[in-house]
Amino acid sequence: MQPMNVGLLGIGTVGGGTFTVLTRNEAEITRRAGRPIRITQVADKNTALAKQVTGGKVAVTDDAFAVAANPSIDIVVELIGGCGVAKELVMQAIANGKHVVTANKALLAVHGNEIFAAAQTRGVIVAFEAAVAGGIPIIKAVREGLTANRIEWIAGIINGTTNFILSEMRDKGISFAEALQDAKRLGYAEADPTFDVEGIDAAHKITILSALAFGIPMQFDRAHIEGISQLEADDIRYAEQLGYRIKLLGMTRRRPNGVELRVHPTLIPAKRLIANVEGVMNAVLVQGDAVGATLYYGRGAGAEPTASAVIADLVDVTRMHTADPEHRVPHLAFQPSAVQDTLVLPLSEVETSYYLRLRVEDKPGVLADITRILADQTISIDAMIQREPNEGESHTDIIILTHVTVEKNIDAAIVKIEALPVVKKKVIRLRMEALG
Ligand SMILES: NC(=O)c1ccc[n+]([C@@H]2O[C@H](COP(=O)([O-])OP(=O)(O)OC[C@H]3O[C@@H](n4cnc5c(N)ncnc54)[C@H](O)[C@@H]3O)[C@@H](O)[C@H]2O)c1
Ligand SMILES: N[C@@H](CCO)C(=O)O
Ligand code: NA
Repeated sequence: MQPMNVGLLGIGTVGGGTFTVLTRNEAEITRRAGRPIRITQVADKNTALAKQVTGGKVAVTDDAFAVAANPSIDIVVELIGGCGVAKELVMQAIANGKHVVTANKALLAVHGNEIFAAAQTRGVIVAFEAAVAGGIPIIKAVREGLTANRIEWIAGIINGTTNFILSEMRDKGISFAEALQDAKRLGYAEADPTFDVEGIDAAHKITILSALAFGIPMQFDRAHIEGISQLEADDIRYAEQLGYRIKLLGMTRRRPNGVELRVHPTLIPAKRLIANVEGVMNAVLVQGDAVGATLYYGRGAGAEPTASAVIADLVDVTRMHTADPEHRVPHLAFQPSAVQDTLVLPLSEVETSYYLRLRVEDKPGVLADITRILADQTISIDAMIQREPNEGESHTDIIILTHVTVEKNIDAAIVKIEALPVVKKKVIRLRMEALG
């Protein structure tokens, strides 16, 4: 049977894993796909690496554009990363009538609207399971398994590096900087880990999930993004005492007047399954109106787990490429003509509950002043703890958990609280999600 010819662009971590798994499981994959799927050409600027990984069995070039233009290639797999040359290559491959498989969440979150429109016009498939939560088949689940549902919200631990760092901070009581060193030593964090620790990588992924869940365009530029680099070990400890874990959560929620799209450190009740996802593991929780909550757990990164998703896409394309485009699963779960340009709400309109930590002078009347300010903003208190001052200290910490309120009310209350002479530092504010 005629094989499906694949051109691989980039044979680093994920590209190498894809080559290895496709070779190792060739017979099984062929039985599923109906015909062999073969990598027939590899482009990597490091041709020595490409030759070493492929063992001289495949044509190697340093010119990725030559692969995107090669008439014998059916599917181009883009595993270079970033929004530079990768974007040009993907657009070229589409223009040349090739199907594309990519793991590049940055590219899709930022340029996805343009890329999917071009693919639609040209009648080719752009598949991207590996782009969100690596090996977890979350794209498949949201796009196909949950189509009966009106999806209400999606919450995800979708960056392994930061989840590892937070687990280390909690387990060992160490600082962010120390945990980041551990992540680097173990090879989890990138050489420049900014995209991971500042929440940008998670924001790329939740942007993609938001589009799939609600039938809206990619709106990465409107996402609210906060990472974990400012998080203090004290807050992880206080959260623990109150029965919560802090996770870097990607959150998107349908609201009557728009959608929420945000990434930030979040307190989650420790009893929730998702709160117990530790180390580099990922998990995504999807709330549908019919099915209720469904939870997806697994490896969000690494060579073979990510290759698992890349190859699943290769099999899908192999099975579907002869179908008329209108008989295929739509790229973004909704028919392109049904995508609705829905407003991403500004952060001030987000509704959630809050954790506040205040450094205050330890003297009478302080608590009364603070609770009055909260009441004036119609913020209701759910729980509160006050740390015993250490020997000789004149100040202490008060931690307040609120009921659900709107972010602008918290903003106004914090301004007033910080203006009190007894309040010694900026108020620490973290958001909370019940997820139940
Ligand atoms: N590493 C993971 O666990 C993981 C998980 C999910 C998604 N991804 C995504 O997969 C993609 C690849 O990530 P990776 O970790 O494999 O990266 P990597 O850095 O290990 O591999 C990239 C490869 O591309 C090659 N390359 C760079 N520029 C090139 C060019 N102009 N022409 C040809 N080759 C070029 C490099 O030499 C390298 O071998 C990225 O989009 C990343 O976000 C990675
Ligand atoms: N840097 C990402 C890789 C997977 O996208 C992570 O840590 O999850
Ligand atoms: Na995935």
